Amino acid sequence: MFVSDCLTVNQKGHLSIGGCDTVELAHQYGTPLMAMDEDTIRAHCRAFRQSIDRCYDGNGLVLYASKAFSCKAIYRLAKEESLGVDVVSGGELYTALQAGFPAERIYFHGNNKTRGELEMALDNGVGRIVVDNLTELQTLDKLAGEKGKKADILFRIKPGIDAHTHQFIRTGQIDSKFGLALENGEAMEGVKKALTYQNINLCGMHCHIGSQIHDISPFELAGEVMMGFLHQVKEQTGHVMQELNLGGGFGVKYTDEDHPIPYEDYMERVSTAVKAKAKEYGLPVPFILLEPGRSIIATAGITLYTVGAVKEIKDVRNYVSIDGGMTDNPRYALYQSSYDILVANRANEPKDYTATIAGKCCESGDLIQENASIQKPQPGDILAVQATGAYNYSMASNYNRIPRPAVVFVSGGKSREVIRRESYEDLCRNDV
Ligand SMILES: Cc1ncc(COP(=O)(O)O)c(C=O)c1O
Ligand SMILES: N[C@@H](CCCC[NH3+])C(=O)O
Repeated sequence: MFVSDCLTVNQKGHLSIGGCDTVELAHQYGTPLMAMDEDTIRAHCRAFRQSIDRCYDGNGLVLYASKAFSCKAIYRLAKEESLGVDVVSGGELYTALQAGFPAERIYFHGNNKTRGELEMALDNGVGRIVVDNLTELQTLDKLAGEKGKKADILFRIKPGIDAHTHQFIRTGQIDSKFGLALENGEAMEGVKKALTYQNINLCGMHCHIGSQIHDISPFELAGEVMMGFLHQVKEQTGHVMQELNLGGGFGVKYTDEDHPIPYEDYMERVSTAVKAKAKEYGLPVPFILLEPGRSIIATAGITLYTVGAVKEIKDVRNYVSIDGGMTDNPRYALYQSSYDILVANRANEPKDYTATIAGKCCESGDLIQENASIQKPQPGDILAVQATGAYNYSMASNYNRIPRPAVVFVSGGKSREVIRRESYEDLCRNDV
């Protein structure tokens, strides 16, 4: 089973991505290696852009949520595809700006932006700052005043929707750390304050209910609840909000268990609900923003590892150890995530072996998958883990002083490095 059309088996029986033989990629660049199919990423960008244009009559913008995978090359690609971007830290903002991404299409998120980050956003003229809380609002008003600027903001709202996904990636419910709640009046208090602040221009509202969601209903409900809030704001303050950012969170196919929603269906249902509410409340249909991260990039990427020790513990389990692990992919350790895994140099052989894929860290929980079905591996084989484009490299660490892998983009049988492998010197660079 392949999660993406960019994956095939070539005449040598090797897994191929974007027309490149993965075994050759592993030899050329070394392992662990992340390979991402550029054409798939672009196709996802276009699918989102076209459907937002169609469903909202050109009155919307797709922001790539760059927390999923951030580097200069992806910001350049997002720029070429006429997307905006969502950044969530000074580091992501810096990288986007360094890549020449237009500041006015950058939306700056975060539940605890520092003063320095807010200054950076104001100095560079980002499109919108998505304000998370009242402390931030006050700081931003003061900072903008000192700079003689007006900050264009959206408020992050918790719409009170509990999306059915892993508890660590749910964000729309009242006990979430992100945003202002509707239920207890916090959100309305924020709006009223923002409207009195001299240096704040309140442009609209934002919500994001969670990630890896496989059901349209919570998105539809979020659209309706947010339109209801825009209506209340108008009733209570007379202010008509022009923008509504409905976040990201669209689920992707990691394994056969996942049944993602086609973007078109999502867009159709949610836009119908938003437009109906606009009509009911006598409001204009706001400018719509979406923030897909995972759905743009996850299935475009694979990670290649070299198999080391194979440890068969009779009647207990088989361990297949690889030259990476939780340092390049912490998602099993964090969310018990599932992947489809195969031996890339014997991709056409049956998967008749069961193994726990273990990383090389000093950590028993450093696994990529328990009881994975794979081809029987030998030391030196190349193991491929599918759908690792999102929240893998971006969550990578140097635990145990393991260098981060290289990342290559592939397209039409050609590859190019977009992030170099870290060296041991890189690891010591800031040591004093
Ligand atoms: C504010 C915000 N927008 C967008 C995203 C992107 O989510 P996803 O990658 O699930 O599309 C996230 C992450 O969950 C987020 O926190
Ligand atoms: N890091 C998470 C998603 C978090 C989304 C960001 N708010 C994952 O790997 O699934």
